[in-house]
Amino acid sequence: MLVRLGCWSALEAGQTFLLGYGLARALDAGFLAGDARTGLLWLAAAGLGVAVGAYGTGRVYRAVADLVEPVRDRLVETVVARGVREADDSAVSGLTQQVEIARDALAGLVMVSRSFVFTAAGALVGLFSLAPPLLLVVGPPLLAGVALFAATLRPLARRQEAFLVADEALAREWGAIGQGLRDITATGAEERAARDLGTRVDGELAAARALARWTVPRTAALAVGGQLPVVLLLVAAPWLLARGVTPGALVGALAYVTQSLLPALQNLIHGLGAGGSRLTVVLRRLRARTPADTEPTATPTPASIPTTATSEALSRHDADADVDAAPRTPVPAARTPRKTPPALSLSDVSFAYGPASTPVLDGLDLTVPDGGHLVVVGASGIGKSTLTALVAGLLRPGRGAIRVCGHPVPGADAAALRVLIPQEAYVHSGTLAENLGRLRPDPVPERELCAAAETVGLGPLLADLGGPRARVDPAALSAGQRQLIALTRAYLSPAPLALLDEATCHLDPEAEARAERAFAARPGGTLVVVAHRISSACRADRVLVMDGPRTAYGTHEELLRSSEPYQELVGGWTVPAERR
Ligand SMILES: Nc1ncnc2c1ncn2[C@@H]1O[C@H](COP(=O)(O)OP(=O)(O)OP(=O)(O)O)[C@@H](O)[C@H]1O
Repeated sequence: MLVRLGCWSALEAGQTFLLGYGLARALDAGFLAGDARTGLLWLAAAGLGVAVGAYGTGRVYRAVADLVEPVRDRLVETVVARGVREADDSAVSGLTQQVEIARDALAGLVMVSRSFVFTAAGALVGLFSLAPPLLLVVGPPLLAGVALFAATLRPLARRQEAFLVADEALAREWGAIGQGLRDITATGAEERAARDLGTRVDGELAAARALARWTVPRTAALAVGGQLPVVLLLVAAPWLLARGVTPGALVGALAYVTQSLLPALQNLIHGLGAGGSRLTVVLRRLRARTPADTEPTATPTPASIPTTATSEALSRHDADADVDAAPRTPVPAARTPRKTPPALSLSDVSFAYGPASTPVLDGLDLTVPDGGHLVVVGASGIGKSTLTALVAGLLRPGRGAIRVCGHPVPGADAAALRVLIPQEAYVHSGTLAENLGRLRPDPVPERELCAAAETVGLGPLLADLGGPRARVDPAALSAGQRQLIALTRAYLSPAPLALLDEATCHLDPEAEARAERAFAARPGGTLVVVAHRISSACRADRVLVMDGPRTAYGTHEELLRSSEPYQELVGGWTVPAERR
C-alpha cells in the first residue's frame, strides 16, 4: 500500500520537475534561441506533465484512503468495544465522532507531508539538473525553514492541545449555564456562575495567547524556507549568471520556488501545525479519557452566601412530628435565634404583566414565619408561579414591598437566602456529588450527601447510579428523577427559604409527601410550596388560596369552612382519607 502511494506520488512529483525544467528549456533552447517551435514543444511537455501529475494526484487520494480507512476501522472497533464493555452508549457516539476527526486529520497529514517530500524532491532534482549552483542558493534557506518549523512542532502541539482543552471547558461551562439559566437565576447563583465562566474565559484567553506566541516562529519558518529563496535567487542572479547559469534556468528556479516549494511548505506548516495537534489530542482522548473529560464541569468555588438569623419563636407546624424518624441533614448555614424578621413578608404587593393587563396580584399582604410551611393553591393560570417569581426576585412588583428574612427583594442578600425549585428541574452532566453540592460554598461530605438524598427520597436512585461519585447523564434521567436531584440540591443549599413551584409534579404522591416533609423539617428552613395536589395543602400549616387578585389565607380546616374557591379546589382534587 505504501509502495503504491509512493509510486503515484512520484508520478505527481514528475509534474513538479517538468514545470521548472520545461520552462527553462523552453526559454534557453526555444524562445531565447529564436526557435519558437522548440520553445512551444517544451511548454507542451510541461503541460503534459501537469496532466499526468493530475492523474497521479487522483490515484494518490485513493491510495491515502486505502491507508487511512483500515486505521479508522480499527479505531471504531476499539471504541465501540470499550463503550459496550462500559455500557456507555453516549461515550460511543462521542468517541466515534472523534474517530472521524482522527481519520480526517490523519488523511490530511499523510497528504501534506507526502506532498511536501515529493514536491521538494522533484524541485531539488530539477534545480540540480538545471544548474547545481541554484541548489546552493535555494537549499540552505529551505533546510533552515524546515528545521525551524520542526523545532516548533512539539511546543506548538502542546499549546494547541491546551487551547482545545480550554475551549472545550469554556463551551461546556457555557452550555451548562445556558441550559440552566432559569435555575441559576432562581437559586441566586448568578455570581458564582459568572465567576466559573470568567475562570474559563481567562483560561482560554491565556491558552490562546500562548498559542499565538508560538505562531511567530512558525510564520518565520515559512518566510525563511519559502520566501527567502526567492529573494536570494533575485539578489544572487548576477553571481549565478556569471557562473554559467542560463536565464531560462534562473526563471525555472524561480518557478520551482514560487509554484512548488512555497505552496508545499505552506501546506505542510498549516497541515502539520493544526491537523497534527488535533490528531494528537483526539488519539490521546480515544486511548483514555483525557483530563478534560474527567474534570468537573465547573470548579466549585467558595461562594459567600450570607447566613441569616432566623428561628423566631413562631410555631413549627404539627407535621414536624411525622418526620422525626427521617434522618435530618443540618442546613449548613449557622443561624442564630432571637428576634429576627419573618422568613418572608409581602406588604401591599401588586403586579401586572403589562400596563393594560389585569393585575395578577393586587395589594397582597402575606407573612410566612421562620420555620413556617405555606402552600399556595389556585386554579391554573391564577398567578401562583408569578407569586414565586416575585418572591425569588425574578419579577419586580409594580407596587409594595417583598422581603426575605428582612432583606428587600430583588436584592443580592435576599437572593442568597432563598432557593427556588421550578417545575423543570435542572441537572447538569457531571457527577451526582457535583450536582447535589452545587449550591453549597464548600464541598459537601459524602455522608451528608447520602443522608440528604435518603431524606428527600433520592436514596434508591443514588444507589442505582453507583453513589455520589457516579456521573449522571441528564438526558437518561426521567423527569421525576431530575426533580429528586434538584430537590436534594436545594435541600442541601444554605438558603433557609425554599420555594417549590410545582417542583414535585413528576413524583408520585408518596415521593412528593416524603420530599415535602423533608423540606418542612429542614432545621431552620421555611417552606413555600405551589401545590400540585391537595395533599400538599393538608400537610402545610397555612394555605394561601389565590382566586384572581383576591386571596384567602388560613389553615386547611379553616379554609374548608370559609373559602368557597378552596372548597371547589378541594372538591376537584382527590381528598386523602386522612391527613398525611
Ligand atoms: N411572561 C408573561 N407575560 C404575560 N403574561 C404572563 C406571563 N407569565 C404568565 N402570564 C400570565 O399571568 C397569569 C398567571 O400566570 P402564572 O403562570 O403565574 O399562573 P399559575 O397559577 O402558576 O398557573 P399554573 O398553575 O398553570 O402553572 C396567567 O394569566 C398567565 O397567562
